Amino acid sequence: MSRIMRGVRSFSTAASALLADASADATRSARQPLAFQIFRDVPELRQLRRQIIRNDRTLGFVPTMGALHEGHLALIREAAKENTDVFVSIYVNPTQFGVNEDLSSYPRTWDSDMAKLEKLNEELETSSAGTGRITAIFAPTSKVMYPTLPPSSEIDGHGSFVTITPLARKLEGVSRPVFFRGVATVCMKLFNATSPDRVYFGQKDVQQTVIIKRMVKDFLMDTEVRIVPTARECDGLALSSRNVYLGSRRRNIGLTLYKALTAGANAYQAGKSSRDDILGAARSLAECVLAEQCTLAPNLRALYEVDYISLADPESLEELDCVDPKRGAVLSTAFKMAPLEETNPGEDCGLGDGKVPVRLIDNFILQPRE
Ligand SMILES: Nc1ncnc2c1ncn2[C@@H]1O[C@H](COP(=O)(O)OP(=O)(O)OP(=O)(O)O)[C@@H](O)[C@H]1O
Ligand SMILES: CC(C)(CO)[C@@H](O)C(=O)[O-]
Ligand code: BAL
Repeated sequence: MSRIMRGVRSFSTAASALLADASADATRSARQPLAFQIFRDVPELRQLRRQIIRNDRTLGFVPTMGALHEGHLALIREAAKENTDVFVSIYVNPTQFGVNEDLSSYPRTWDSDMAKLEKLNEELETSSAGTGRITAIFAPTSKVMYPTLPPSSEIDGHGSFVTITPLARKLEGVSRPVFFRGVATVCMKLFNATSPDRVYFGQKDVQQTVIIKRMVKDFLMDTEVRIVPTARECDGLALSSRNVYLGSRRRNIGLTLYKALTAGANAYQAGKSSRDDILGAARSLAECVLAEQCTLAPNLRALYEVDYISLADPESLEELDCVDPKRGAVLSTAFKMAPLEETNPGEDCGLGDGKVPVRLIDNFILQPRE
């Protein structure tokens, strides 16, 4: 069976063998032909990778946790512009979730993910802008990704881990202490499995981009890190796989995150550079909306906790008292949207009926002035 065929191939024949160990979180169904191959293990994927090198082709790699949306597709489009082949990984990595985090409720939407990727490949096929296409999906099992020990989500758990400190301890790392150890570890493994010429990450997860760039630099890894702008809804809300849990009430109030960042960025655009001015504008907007919500009845309001609003150096993520005009800054924030206290009949409460707390993050880059 040839695994290096680039054309459309039958999902129900060849791929079914590859998917023999499909896990519950990725229930595959025999369906339409796919224009890419699906790999569950590393050796076959490497075989395809070697073929790409032999043919003087280039590889762009897009790591994801599935539940694909336009933000993910934007990364893939960018990868297809710059490479002949694009590999996309879909793996909900357990080691980046702490013991009390949302690993079990993280959305898993294999069939619709495959449909979106097929459709995107059709678009890439006909597009004049891009040269490349998705040629492989890597959807490994945890046994493949963590062959020696079952993965640990404990902060002092055993395992072979990549740690990037102090970056990993800041911002998201305060609330999610094992998060970036898990991200760096799984990305190291994914990069080792795919040997990509270029890797693509979204600006939405800004700290992740800084940590991956640092990892690639410090471990002398032979790949280029590309960052793709944040894809947003029309009103500004950053697309995120977790948004499906919000429902309309929390989604509307969740937009405060974006509005707070906009207020801070406007202060910077107006010529302010100090922490007090920039963060003051962002914080007062977030506080004002929350105060308004608190006056409403429990069946009408959506409450949140602001985990942080940060003004930090773009590379070190050290907090700044004042933006250096030569370096600019990252203005970032995380909100924890609380579960709805009371719901109304017929209300759109999102997946999980409004009971799932949702962590939202977003950021703006304040560009250098000089
Ligand atoms: N709105 C977005 N715009 C651009 N890139 C995005 C966006 N959302 C996610 N990405 C990027 O897609 C890649 C995979 O992210 P992931 O699968 O975790 O999705 P996600 O939407 O970030 O999920 P969640 O926000 O629930 O963690 C990451 O590089 C991430 O930064
Ligand atoms: C990079 C990543 C796929 C690693 O699991 C994840 O952190 C994500 O989806 O942003
Ligand atoms: N998008 C980053 C993955 C996570 O929050 O777990």
